[in-house]
Amino acid sequence: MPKPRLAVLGAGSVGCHLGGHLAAAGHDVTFIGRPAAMDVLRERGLTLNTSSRPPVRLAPDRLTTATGPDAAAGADYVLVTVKTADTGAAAEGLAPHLSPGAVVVSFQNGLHNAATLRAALPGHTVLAGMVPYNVVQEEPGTVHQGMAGRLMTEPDDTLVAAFRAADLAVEARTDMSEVQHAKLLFNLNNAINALSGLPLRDQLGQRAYRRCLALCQREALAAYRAAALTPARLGPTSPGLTPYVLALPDALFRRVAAASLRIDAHARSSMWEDLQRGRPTEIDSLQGEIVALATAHGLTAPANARLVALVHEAESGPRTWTGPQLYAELCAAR
Ligand SMILES: NC(=O)C1=CN([C@@H]2O[C@H](COP(=O)(O)OP(=O)(O)OC[C@H]3O[C@@H](n4cnc5c(N)ncnc54)[C@H](OP(=O)(O)O)[C@@H]3O)[C@@H](O)[C@H]2O)C=CC1
Ligand SMILES: CC(C)(CO)C(=O)C(=O)O
Repeated sequence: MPKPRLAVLGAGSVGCHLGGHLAAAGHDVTFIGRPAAMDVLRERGLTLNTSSRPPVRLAPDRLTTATGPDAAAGADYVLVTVKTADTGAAAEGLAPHLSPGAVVVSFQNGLHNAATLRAALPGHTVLAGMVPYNVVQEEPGTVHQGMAGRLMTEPDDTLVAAFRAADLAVEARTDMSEVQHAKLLFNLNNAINALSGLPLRDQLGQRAYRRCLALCQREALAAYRAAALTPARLGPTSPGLTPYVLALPDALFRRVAAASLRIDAHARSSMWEDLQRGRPTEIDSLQGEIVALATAHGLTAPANARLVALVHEAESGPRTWTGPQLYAELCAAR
């Protein structure tokens, strides 16, 4: 089977990680990103770090970079890795340039990105995908994968074969809506992590922050029940039990949930990275989604709603919260 040609639209942390591994395995990958980010790749190349494997280094002459969506013309697969608020604009930009038969795959958090792409790209197959692990830009031109995990995508044999050839673990799923609802439960921690100012491992190691997450997940699970939505089970614990595990005292949590603390010491959520760079966050498509779903079903989600407000405040001037401070703030909102 000939190797597919790929383009990554939104070459930031996730886009450089996925595209970089595919390019390192010999695929023809075009990285489409902002001019300043593409200058960095052209000057420094791309280094892909993980704590478990030796770094992969791609010299500038092994990278094809571009700054406009027209560069996706000719790609068999376009991996969309922009932040949720940018999906509509990215899709509009892509529409006139996609080759007939090109498949578009969303590797974004949130529930509606694939639907947004489908609406703007009629006649094209759009697949929902999911990245379960954390990737941050350690320094310009270097992205770091902070935990292990398997990518998930709606079934497509060619895409799955390309990822596997690039040593990226991947699973084809026919229940991506359930997978995305389960991932959203994990992503409710993005805001808590961002407001903590701590690496994920330190933050999740503290019971008060985990109790904040448990509050958010309980509200989300109630909204899912009301909407007859069943999140997939993605880890060792079922989604319904996770809030109980999160609320355990630290020593017990470390024993029961050792796997969830197997995170690189420096890994942080993508929302932390947004706040650091002074960019708008994805809070409205994470906690905001739970608030909207709860409201639509006559419920409330006060802890999630308070976090939406706190993150919007932090977008204009970051402040960090200790676990006990944040837990008290969320409890007071109920
Ligand atoms: N990072 C992580 O650990 C994980 C992230 N995710 C999800 O993956 C998605 C991507 O996240 P992440 O990689 O962290 O985000 P990044 O912000 O690092 O990367 C997105 C990049 O796309 C650029 N961009 C936006 N619109 C366009 C456009 N039209 N053309 C070209 N470039 C564009 C952005 O530029 P600018 O900033 O200037 O707008 C940014 O550089 C998000 O939905 C996130 O929630 C999922 C799992 C893990
Ligand atoms: C993998 C995880 C949950 C890490 O926080 C993430 O999706 C993110 O940072 O956006």
